[in-house]
Order: sequence, then C-alpha cells, then structure tokens
Amino acid sequence: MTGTFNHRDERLRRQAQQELQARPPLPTWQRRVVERFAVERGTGWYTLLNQFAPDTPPNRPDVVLSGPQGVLAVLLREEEPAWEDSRAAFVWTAELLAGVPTPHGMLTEAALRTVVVVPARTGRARSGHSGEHLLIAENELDRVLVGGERVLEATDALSVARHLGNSTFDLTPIGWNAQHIPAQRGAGETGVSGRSSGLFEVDQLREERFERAVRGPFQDWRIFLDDSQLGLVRRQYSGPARITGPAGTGKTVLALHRLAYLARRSTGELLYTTHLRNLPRIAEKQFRSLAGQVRDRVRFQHLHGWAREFLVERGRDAEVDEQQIEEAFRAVWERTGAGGPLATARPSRAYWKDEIDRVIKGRGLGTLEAYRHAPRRGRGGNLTPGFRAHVWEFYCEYERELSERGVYDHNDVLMRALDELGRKPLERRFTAAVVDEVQDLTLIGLRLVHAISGDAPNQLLLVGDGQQQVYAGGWRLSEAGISLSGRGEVLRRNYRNRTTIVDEACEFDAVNRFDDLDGGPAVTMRSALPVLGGGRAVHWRGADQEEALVAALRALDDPSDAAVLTRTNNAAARWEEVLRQAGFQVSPLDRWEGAPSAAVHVGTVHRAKGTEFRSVFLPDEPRPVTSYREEAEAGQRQALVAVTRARDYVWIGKVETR
Ligand SMILES: Nc1ncnc2c1ncn2[C@@H]1O[C@H](COP(=O)(O)OP(=O)(O)OP(=O)(O)O)[C@@H](O)[C@H]1O
Repeated sequence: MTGTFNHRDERLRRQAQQELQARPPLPTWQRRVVERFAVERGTGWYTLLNQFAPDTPPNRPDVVLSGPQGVLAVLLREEEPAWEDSRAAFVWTAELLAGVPTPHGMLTEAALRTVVVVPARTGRARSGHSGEHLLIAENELDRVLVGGERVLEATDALSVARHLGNSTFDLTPIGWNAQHIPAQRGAGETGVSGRSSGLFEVDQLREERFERAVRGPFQDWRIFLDDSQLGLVRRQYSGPARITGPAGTGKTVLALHRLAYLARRSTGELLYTTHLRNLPRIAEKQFRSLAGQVRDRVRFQHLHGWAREFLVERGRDAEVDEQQIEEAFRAVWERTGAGGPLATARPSRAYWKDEIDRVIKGRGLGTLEAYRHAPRRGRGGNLTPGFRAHVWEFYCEYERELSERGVYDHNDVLMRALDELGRKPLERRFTAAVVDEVQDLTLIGLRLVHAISGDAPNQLLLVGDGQQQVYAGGWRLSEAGISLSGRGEVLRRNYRNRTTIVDEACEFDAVNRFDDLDGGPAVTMRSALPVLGGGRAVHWRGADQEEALVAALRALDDPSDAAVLTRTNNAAARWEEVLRQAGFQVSPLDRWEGAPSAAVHVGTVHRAKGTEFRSVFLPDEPRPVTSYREEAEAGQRQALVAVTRARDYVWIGKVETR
C-alpha cells in the first residue's frame, strides 16, 4: 500500500514541479510548501496558487486550498503579517466563495480559515490563533491538512475548487485541472457538472437537496445555509432590520452567521442580546463553533446583565434582590390589592404584577395621565381610565415599598440604564447588535437596545416570532422610535422539527399579536415548510402520569438530549425530584449552556425558549381554568413553544382521573 501511495505522491509532486517551473520562481521554502499542498491532492485537497506569488499583494492569499477540512486561505510570509492583511485575505477569498451551491445548501464562509505559514528556519511559529489567522511553521502543515473536523465531501471540495479557479484569473490550479477532471458520480453521490462554470447543476439538485442532503452526514448549519438565509446574512441594511419566521426556521443561526460576517468586515465590538438569561450562553457556544477566529469580537449578554454592568461602570447602583422584590409585591398585594378593586376586577396577583412589569414600568409610564391613555396590547380586560387610577395607586404603593426596602426591580435597572444613556451616550456604540426573541422584550427594553445600537446601516437586527411570545404585553416598533422601512424579512423552512412535530404545533391556536402590529406579513407555523420528514408524537392519557412518563423516558431508543418541560417552576422542581428518584441524571435547564449531555433536562417553557432537544416530554399540570381570552391565547403560544423544542419526538400527557 505504502508503495502505491509513494508512487502516487511522487507523480503528483513531479506534476506540480513542472507546473511551477513554467511560472515566476518561488523562494525555495515556499516552493516546498506548494509542492506539499499539491501532493495532498491524493487526500482530497485542491491547490490554487496566486498568479502573482511570490509578489502577491499583502492583503491577498498566496494559495487557496479546498479539501475535506474546508477551505484554507494561505499566506506564505517571512514574518507574521498584520491582522488587517490576513483579514483582507480572508474577506477576498470569502467573497469569491459566497454562495457556492452544493447539494447540502449554500456554502458559508465558516468553511474558510486563514492560515499563515512562515519558514521553518524562523523556528516554531508562535502557535495558535491570533484572532484573525492560524500561524504555523512550514514543518507544521499537518496541523491543517491532516485530521481535524471533516466539513466537505469530496465532491463539494472539488466543486468549490473549480468555482474558485473559474471565478478569478488570480488563482491557478496546481497539480489538477479545473476543466478536465472527470465528474465523479458514485452510488448515492451527486456528481460534478462538466460545464466550464464548475458549478453543480443546481436545478437538478434542488429537489434532492431537502430530502437527501439534509439527512446526509454533512448537513451542518455552520457550513451550509439555504439561499434565503445566506442572502440575509450578507444583505446590506441601511437601518434597523427585522427577521421573523416560525419556530425552527433558523433565525438564530442566521443571526449568528450575520454577526460573524459583520465582525470580519468591521472593527469594534458586536452584541448578541436577549431578555433570556441562558440563551446568550448557548448562542455563544454555537458562535464559537461557527466563527472561533472572531469569537472575542462579539459580546453575548442578556439585556439586564448588560444594563447592570453598564450602570456599575457609570458608578450607579444596580443590584437587584429578587427575594426582596417578591416580598415587597406580596406585602403590597396583601395590604391594598387583595381586598380592593383590583382583586374584584381580576383576582389574580400575577395579572397585576404583569400590569406593572409589562405595561406601567415596561412602557416607562411616568404619570397617571400617561397610563390612562396607554395602549395595553395583549393584556385583555378593558380597563376604563377611571379604573386605571386604582391600578396606578397600587403601583405607587409598590414603588414606595421598594424604596423603603432600598431595592430596585428589573425594570428599574433597564430604565436607569436608559436614563443614563440619555444623560451620556456610549462613547463607542456597538458596531452591530442582534436582539433575539425580541417579541418578549418590554418597550423599555426595546428602547434600550435601540439606544445601545443606533440606526446606522447594519447596526440593529431584531429577531423574533410573535407566535412564540410567552410574556404579557406588546408594542409597536415605532413606539421605540424604530423604523424598518421595509427591512423586514421572513424565513419559512423549518430545519428543526420533523413533520409530525410541526403538525402537532399547528394544532395550537397561537395567535400572533405582533406581526399584525408592525405591518409585516403574518407568517405562522402553518405556513412553515418542514425539511425533515417523520417524527413521532405520543398523546398519553391516564391516571399515573409519573409512572407513564418515566416509562416513556426509559423506552427511548436514544435517551440523550431529552427534556421535560413544564409551565411552572413548582412543577419543574417536582419533576426533577421524580426523575432523580427514578434513577435519572437530571440537569436543570436554567443552568444549561447548550453542551450535549446524557442528563434529562428539566425546566419551564420560559427557560426553554430558543433551545431544542431530540425528545420533549410535556406532562400535564393543573392549570387554572380561564375565561380570559388573552390568558387562553398565552397558554396556546406557550404550548406551541414547548412542542417546537422537540426535533424528533414529543410526548404529551393528560391526566384523566375517574
Ligand atoms: N440551513 C440550515 N441547515 C441545517 N440546519 C439548520 C439550518 N438552519 C437552521 N438549522 C437548524 O435548525 C434548528 C433551528 O434553528 P434556530 O434555532 O436558528 O431556529 P429559530 O428560528 O431561531 O427557532 P426558534 O424561533 O424556535 O428559537 C437548529 O438545530 C439549527 O441548527
């Protein structure tokens, strides 16, 4: 075997030497490197040499390689170059690559890495990522050519190489011929078009793409996007923009790609934020795997965390004591709420807490007069201006209680941060900010992200889905001074949920109170296009739900990546206990950072926003019967969020006692 390989390597080396002789000579060490690259043709790498090498402009790659581990923009330099040059070389190559179609989707620039190779005599290169590139010495080429994660199939690698060779005169194939390589078509494999464009026959492949390629070993959201996703990653927006789409349509994936794309074409810090505490941690982990080289450019932080940190930097108090807030509210409710007009109108403490959190403070209403006329979207209960005076009185009591206890609540933190920004804006705004799950922000939260980001091109991207709103209340973007002017986009292909799960989700009447507010087209789960067929939904009915759920968990073919989702914290705590006693390893959702684990995740639907699991269990739990429309609607939206966390399997319990 070895003999065969050596013979092949030798042939490839001689071919490369001949081709190199016909062009301006390279310094000896560079020639050695290019020959080595060319020999790797035998392991699936295609080499393209910059026609200007060794006098390549400093901001261009000397060599580009396409192979199993992706695409490499290689700079052969005597010394480590300035980061601006290696970044420019990356962007130059990325622009050539933009949207190469493959059977798995459009290739993204996550498949591309910049590698700087310096001569061996320089000694071992200062190893590792400098942020923009990987620096290695000539004798360390194995680090990028051998092993590592495989991201391209052989046909993809060749297709990409041909595309590069055919899209610029600057890159010349070495050791292979972009025009004459025969198409490779094996069983179940898609071949390469013989056309000189070097592209796949995309039209023929479109049909196959969803069914076959998505299931294939290389359907990876980091490396391949669909055409509408990739278009939005690269689109230039002249002001704030918004992306909507039903659950599982790749909104977060798109947002992460866009952050990476913008990070590589700008300076300064970028921000991914949301009101959810655990989502930034999960998104950060995904981003690291997508764009490790620019990971330090993007801050992943939930909005309250950002506001607290900002206030502290400005020397202002920002501590929030959850327990004190809860006690303050309870005291006021018992003193004036429970026996007063509020309880008569609506005997729910939580409802009036939401009225303060989501309407009065959430909208930053400073006077009774403002509250009298404020819209109360999605809140139900048509409160007359006269009745609102009672609510206002109750709110003032709550504020007095907080101030006597010397505490701020979460809304205070956002409002104080907004005030502080009004007094003295950020010295340097974020280059770009993405706000995920935007439908659940309060109006003050929305104003705050707008104040942080501004209106400049590409600076603010709002990502959300009105059908998945799980917190009360609502707003119009215009109330926060944000104008989209047509910069609203919709995604429709669902990559997460198998068809059966989507069908289950469509059973819920999850009214979208957002899209019709902002004038965009209302796209609901029913109009989503599931890419993955199959899936399984089990509706269990009976008396002993604990026994049934535990048995169903034990019966899973693949027990990894399972979650039990509940409506309330109490129910989550109880299920944690039940599962532990049944011998399961349990991981509370609020501490989860997105890493795969064998433990069963347990938490509320609120904590599960933005996450996904192979199997999801939704046990029945007692819920108050409601005659209020908005509560029923909220329940339906929560149920939709819960079901759409499942990729393959959903178990829905219903306790039926005699
Ligand atoms: N182009 C793609 N190819 C393959 N998988 C994809 C693609 N886009 C997204 N996915 C996968 O689909 C799933 C859902 O993506 P994502 O979380 O971005 O959706 P979302 O629209 O933000 O969902 P939700 O609104 O429910 O939070 C993820 O598993 C993601 O990896």
